[in-house]
Amino acid sequence: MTTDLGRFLIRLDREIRADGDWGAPADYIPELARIDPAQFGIAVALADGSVVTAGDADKRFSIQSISKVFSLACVLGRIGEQIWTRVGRESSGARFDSILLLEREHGRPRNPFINAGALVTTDELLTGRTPRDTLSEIINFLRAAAEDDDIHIDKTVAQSETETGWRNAALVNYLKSFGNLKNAPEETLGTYIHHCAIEMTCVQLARAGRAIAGLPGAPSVIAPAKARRLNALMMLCGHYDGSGDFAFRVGLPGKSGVGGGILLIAPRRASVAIWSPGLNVYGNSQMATLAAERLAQHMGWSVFG
Ligand SMILES: NC(=O)CC[C@H](N)C(=O)O
Repeated sequence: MTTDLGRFLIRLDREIRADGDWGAPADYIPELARIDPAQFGIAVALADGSVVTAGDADKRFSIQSISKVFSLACVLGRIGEQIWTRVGRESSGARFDSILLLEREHGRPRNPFINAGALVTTDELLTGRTPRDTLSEIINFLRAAAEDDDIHIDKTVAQSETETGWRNAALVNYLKSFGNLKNAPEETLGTYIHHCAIEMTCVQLARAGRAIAGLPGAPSVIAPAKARRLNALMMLCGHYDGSGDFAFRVGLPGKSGVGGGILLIAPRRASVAIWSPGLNVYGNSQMATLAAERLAQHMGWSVFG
């Protein structure tokens, strides 16, 4: 199976590069806007412990919103179900940084993967500790999950978003005005921006997702019942207003980031990380989505049987 998959990934890498319809990198974070969109990497961590790769699988990229899965995992580990008093768990059908939605819902974000929702989970994690300790908790979770200590924050990306992240500044202040923020807006925002700026390779990210996929031998960083919840949320909310399209085309839970990464989970079978920095209209990676669709189809992986 590994050999067939290895051959398939090499073919996929070639097809994606030949296709060339890369999309455009995120333009609202200057450091990300500079990245060449014509890049592609994929890593598949399998139940037998092996990791099969192709393309730029060892190149570091900004995981951005994929970090929201791991910050939520930390919050679920810390306070469990209580988080749902502050944030919902429904698909948003709106842009990831929508202010309108937050106003309509009186400051309770629709789900933990849109920006407003992730600001709330970050705020919860920050409560009673410093931003530095909060970031250490998230990074240590990732390092333990990937069994790799070489995972860090890209300070240049964090700085770049700090200088231009006006919408998130608006959202965090808006949350405060509704009484759904425990800490100072700038502290919560700064912590959020820094965990979004964690950089990882596809290999590291695929390995970090093994516990969420419930793969045998994965480090036990999250209880299986909580991992199931993360999968449900990734399926319904992981790609913002493109979540329905992603579920329809791929049939697996996934989480995207504006750095162009996607973490894709085939429960009990594989944890997959795909990266290509050009985005589609929803702010999800254009070519990583296509690759996810082709991989799921080739392997017959779907949560729908
Ligand atoms: N969709 C994303 O990856 C967004 C994350 C980015 N840090 C932001 O807050 O805008």
